[in-house]
This record gives sequence, structure tokens and C-alpha cells, in this order.
Amino acid sequence: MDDKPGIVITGASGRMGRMLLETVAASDDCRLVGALVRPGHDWEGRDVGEAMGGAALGVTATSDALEVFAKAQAVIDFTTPEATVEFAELAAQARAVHVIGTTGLADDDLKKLEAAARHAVVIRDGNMSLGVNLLVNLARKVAAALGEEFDIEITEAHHRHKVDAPSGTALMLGQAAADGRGVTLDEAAVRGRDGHTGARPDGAIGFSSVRGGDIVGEHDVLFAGPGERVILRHVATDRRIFALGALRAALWGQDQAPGQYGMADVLGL
Ligand SMILES: NC(=O)C1=CN([C@@H]2O[C@H](COP(=O)(O)OP(=O)(O)OC[C@H]3O[C@@H](n4cnc5c(N)ncnc54)[C@H](OP(=O)(O)O)[C@@H]3O)[C@@H](O)[C@H]2O)C=CC1
Ligand SMILES: O=C(O)C1=N[C@H](C(=O)O)C[C@H](O)C1
Repeated sequence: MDDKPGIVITGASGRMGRMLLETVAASDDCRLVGALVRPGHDWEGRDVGEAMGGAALGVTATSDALEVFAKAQAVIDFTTPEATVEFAELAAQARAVHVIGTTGLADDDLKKLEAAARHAVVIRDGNMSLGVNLLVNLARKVAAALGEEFDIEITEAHHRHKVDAPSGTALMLGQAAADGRGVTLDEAAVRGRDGHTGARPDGAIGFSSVRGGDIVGEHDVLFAGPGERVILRHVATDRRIFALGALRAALWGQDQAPGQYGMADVLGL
């Protein structure tokens, strides 16, 4: 029996699912032990490597979450809020580390994850890349250092298929800026503007979203003050950065006690 952690990828045929299959299969630190798709998906019953048009990876796609999670030490999940909530309960039953990249979760969804984290390790973040997590720290520091005369605006751009806005990353950056300023994001956030909006409220943290083409993910935090502007920027050019971060989280999670964690914990930031 190989003692390297066995990893299951949910949403295996998705943009992140495919990247995760490749990343986990290529890693010497873990084993790819399962791939989950929806019932009736045309990958079901097929080797996932062949389904992606490449060499066989020795793992057959299944729609039986309960059965496949039982083989896993970690489940890496980039799907939808509905699916993630369902998988959280099943991963906790299997005592598998649940790494969640899914964004757009509502407060009710987060409560369900909290319940799962009483029994298992849950690691969730809106962005698994090292660069964005560093930028989050910078945003907090810059917001704390610059006074209220610097208006904060967060702009994000993503591919045309993205369904949630603002992005999970934009919300992480907004939260960090709010923390740096010592304010509550819910109270400061201004999401989207249209029509006669009136002047910008003092202390607002604005969000705007661009959707188009195949943009992987771009985020700017603008601090616009009198006579100068500071802009913090992250540009993702390859989804592999998210997959590598998620794999790092899955391995790190093996030694942790049940509870909720984020990428700052994983990366020691
Ligand atoms: N935290 C991070 O670093 C990152 C987060 N993300 C987030 O990850 C999520 C996925 O993104 P992306 O890969 O682009 O999206 P995709 O739509 O390409 O992939 C999602 C996959 O999940 C599958 N899925 C949904 N519900 C189920 C279910 N009940 N059972 C099995 N499979 C299911 C979908 O299958 P089907 O097509 O059959 O519906 C699809 O294959 C988004 O929330 C995105 O914001 C993305 C990149 C980085
Ligand atoms: O949907 C995506 O693609 C991405 N989603 C995450 C987000 O919502 O911030 C992370 C990354 O930007 C790509």
C-alpha cells in the first residue's frame, strides 16, 4: 500500500478539474485515486486521461461521490456552491481533507461548511495562488498606511464563462482592504454603478467586473488619492497556479486538526 495521500478531483471535466487531474497525476507527492463527474456525464466510466484526449491515467470517472471519497485522503473541489456544500458533508464523513476553490458561496453555504469542519479539515479560499495571497497582505498594509483620502477601487477581469461577480479574489482583496482600514466590508462595499449614482461615498470600497474571452484572472486594487495613485495588480496567465496551490493545500491539510483554514495558513503568510 502506497502511503502517499490519495486525491479525488470533483468537477473533473471542468476548466479547473482538467488542470487538477494533470497536476495531481504528474505529482510525486500524492496519488490520483478518483475523478467525479455529474451522473450521466459522457466521461462517466471512461479513463480520465483518455477522456481528455491523452494517455490513460488509470482512473475511471464516476458519479458516485460517497464511494470515491471513501478512497481519498483529500478531495479537491472546484465546482459550484450547490455541489460544494453537498461534497463537504460527504468529505467530512470520509474524514478526507476538503480543499475548496469554488467561489460565489452564500452565507448559508458557509454555515454548512462550518458544520463539516467540526469533523474534518476544510481549506477554502477564493484564490489558491501564491501571488494573490501575497497581494492580499499588501492590500491590507497599503490600506492601513494610506488615509481615507485615498479611495479604494477593486477591478477584476475574467473569461466569458465565469458565473459569479465580483470574483472570490476581488472579495478577498476587498476584505483585506477593509481590515486594513478598520471598517466592515459589508458596510463599505459598493458593487457596480449605473445611472445617477451620486458622488462617491467617503470610505467606499468599490468593485467592478469585466467578463470576456479567455482571460484567466486579473485583479487591480487602486488607491486613488489627491495628486497620486497606487495600484496593486495580479495577472494570472495559467490556471496551473491555482491547481498547484490547491495540491499544496491538500498535502498540508494531512497534518492538521479538523477546522477551517485558508491559503494564508497553508502558505504561512
Ligand atoms: N480558488 C481558486 O483559486 C479558483 C477558483 N475557481 C472557481 O472554481 C469554480 C469552477 O471554475 P471552472 O473550473 O472555471 O468552472 P467549470 O464550469 O469549467 O467547471 C465546474 C465543473 O463542476 C462540475 N460540477 C458541477 N456540479 C457538479 C456535481 N454536482 N457533481 C459533479 N460535478 C459537478 C461541472 O460539471 P458540468 O459541466 O457537467 O455541469 C463542471 O465540470 C468556480 O467557482 C471558480 O470561480 C476557479 C479558478 C481558481
Ligand atoms: O472563475 C475563475 O476562473 C476564477 N475564479 C476565482 C475567483 O473568483 O477569484 C479565482 C481566479 O481568479 C479564477
